[in-house]
Amino acid sequence: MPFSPEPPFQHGQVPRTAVLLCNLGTPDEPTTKAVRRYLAEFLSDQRVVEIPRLLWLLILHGIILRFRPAKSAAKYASIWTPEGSPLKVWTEKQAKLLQGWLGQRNHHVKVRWAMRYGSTSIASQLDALKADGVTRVLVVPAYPQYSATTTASVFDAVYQWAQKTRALPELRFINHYHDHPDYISALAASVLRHWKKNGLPDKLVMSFHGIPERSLHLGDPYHCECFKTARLLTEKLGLSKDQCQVTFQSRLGRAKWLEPYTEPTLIAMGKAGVKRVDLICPGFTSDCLETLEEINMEAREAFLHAGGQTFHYIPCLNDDPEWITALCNVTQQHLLGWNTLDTVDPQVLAASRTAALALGAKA
Ligand SMILES: C=CC1=C(C)c2cc3[nH]c(cc4nc(cc5[nH]c(cc1n2)c(C)c5CCC(=O)O)C(CCC(=O)O)=C4C)c(C)c3C=C
Ligand SMILES: [Fe+2]
Ligand SMILES: [Fe+2]
Repeated sequence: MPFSPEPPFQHGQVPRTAVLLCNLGTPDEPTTKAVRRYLAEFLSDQRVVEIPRLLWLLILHGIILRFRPAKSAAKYASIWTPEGSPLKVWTEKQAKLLQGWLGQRNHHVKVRWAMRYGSTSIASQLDALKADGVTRVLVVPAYPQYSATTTASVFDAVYQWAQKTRALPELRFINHYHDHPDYISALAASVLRHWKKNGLPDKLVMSFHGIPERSLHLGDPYHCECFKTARLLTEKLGLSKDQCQVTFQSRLGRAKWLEPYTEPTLIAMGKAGVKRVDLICPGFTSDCLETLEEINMEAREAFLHAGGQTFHYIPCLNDDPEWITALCNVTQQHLLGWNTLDTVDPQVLAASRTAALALGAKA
């Protein structure tokens, strides 16, 4: 498909509609200090850790933020790229591609990306969009499966910004797209590409980020959505039940999280004589610490050490064209009813901004 990074806005017009692609966030640098700052913000979010506040603050500041930042920083250093953290690099690239794809379909929208924790924050991007004359914002979480720990937390950040803002844009939110046919097709295409090159494995493991099991009992739909994604993907690939397995990774703390856990499952497979495992992380749309280090380094090592012979990690969707098409279709569905041809002349925008400032408005 012919591709231009910027949409064909006519006569330098500025679009009134924006799409904000929101991901989790990542440290600015792979250093102890930067990781501590990031973890302090992330793990203070009550959507993420739901244990009584005072007790948690004692554990967080007394134990976790003392020891974890140095350990995590070393892991981040092992996956860092010259352009920065992979999560940020991929999210930025996806936003750029989505802008071009939507532009090809004649949607004059501005696509920006933001991070829930760390930089670039959701509030700062919303401020920047408003300053650019945007009056409608579609919030697109980078998470296909809804969880209160991630998706709802992104929405919280938007609401917190909105509470402090006088002239609000129209706002829309995408909850999830775990069963969207184009997302499933993009996953299937990436698996098939891998199998075409490398042949078939004994098992396909689909590893999702875990959450505390308690969240499931309290009504978080995440667990069900992960299983639905996995079922649709295996159906699309034509796999039988014994050819695949769902697992949950990245457990933190002592509480019970969603099971089965990824690494113990891989060890059991290695011990049981499973020779080759291919592992995909369908819930992560960008490669990041949890896929590149925890899976492709640690989990690989554990499987091979337990007697497994071959471990293939299938990369995240990242900038796969099938995935950008899926993102474009999901986004387009939610833009319906908004006039995405609506633009404003930059000179008119600048004049009205000057007039508002002269009347005492905040910049
Ligand atoms: C403590 C609780 C955590 C919950 C609940 C949780 C849910 C959750 N996370 C993701 C996606 C990502 N998590 C990432 C890193 C990460 N996650 C936690 C903790 C919880 N996550 C921590 C402490 C960390 C930081 C790394 C570390 O110190 O181990 C990442 C990668 C970030 C990066 O910079 O690369 C992603 C992505 C989902 C989807 C999810 C619930 C569904
Ligand atoms: Fe996480
Ligand atoms: Fe991890």
